[in-house]
Amino acid sequence: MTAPPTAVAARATDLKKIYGTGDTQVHALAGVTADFVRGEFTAIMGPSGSGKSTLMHCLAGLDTASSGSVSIGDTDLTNLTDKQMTLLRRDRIGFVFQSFNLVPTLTAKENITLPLDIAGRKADQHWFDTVIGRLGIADRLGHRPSELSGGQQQRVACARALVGQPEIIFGDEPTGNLDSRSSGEVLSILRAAVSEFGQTVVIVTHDPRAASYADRVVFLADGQIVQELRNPDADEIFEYMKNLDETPSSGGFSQAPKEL
Ligand SMILES: Nc1ncnc2c1ncn2[C@@H]1O[C@H](COP(=O)(O)OP(=O)(O)OP(=O)(O)O)[C@@H](O)[C@H]1O
Repeated sequence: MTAPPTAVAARATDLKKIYGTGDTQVHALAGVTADFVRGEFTAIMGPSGSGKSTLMHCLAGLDTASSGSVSIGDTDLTNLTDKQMTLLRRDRIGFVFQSFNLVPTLTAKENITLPLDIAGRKADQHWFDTVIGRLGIADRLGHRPSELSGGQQQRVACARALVGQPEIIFGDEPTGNLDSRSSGEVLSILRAAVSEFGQTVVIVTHDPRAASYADRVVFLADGQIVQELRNPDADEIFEYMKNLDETPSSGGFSQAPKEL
């Protein structure tokens, strides 16, 4: 059953994505329908090659599907021009990537406010201070990315995503390059953004522990949603992944880090 439109931050409807033609054709998404409700933290999991990144990229307007539709809030992305898509990504979506994607020549503070600066918007100072305080990076704002640890860089990337108060934040393996302590910090921040500030977060992850921070875990196999779990613990997620991995048609569960 689908939720009423106002409650939905992002929606995929019968989304299909086909790469290549003829014998080399790959059905990366084979008809995915899913709602991502406002104020919820969702993790997308599945074996390597199951379509997780493709789904997220289509949802976030970074890629277009072969058929089906995606909407962010009430906006259907299907017929947007490139320019409208760019503005939508800039103004309504926050991104946290595995590789941090910070601009090396800018300070942490400049990186955090960059999307707002480009949009000609000013950061709400109270909200900026709240985010920075919560992330514990107040004393790092003048540093460049090369002067920060991986965990600190990812916290800066989280701050960049949060400061503009986007409708939805997408994370593609946001903890894929972090040690377990920094992973825990970043996941706690995303969790708090949802629980305390009503944010909507969707991440792709291979890590059952990371997925256990989510309210809902959606499992993909062969380009289709095969299961959803609510508030699962890491053991339950691990067990389910193991079963999926042992399904002959799946491509195998890879722990390899994935670059965007
Ligand atoms: N640009 C592309 N051209 C051709 N095939 C592609 C392309 N991108 C992805 N695919 C294929 O589509 C399928 C889904 O890929 P996708 O990257 O979405 O999977 P994933 O679940 O994110 O995998 P991983 O966990 O390894 O990152 C795979 O079979 C992949 O080889």
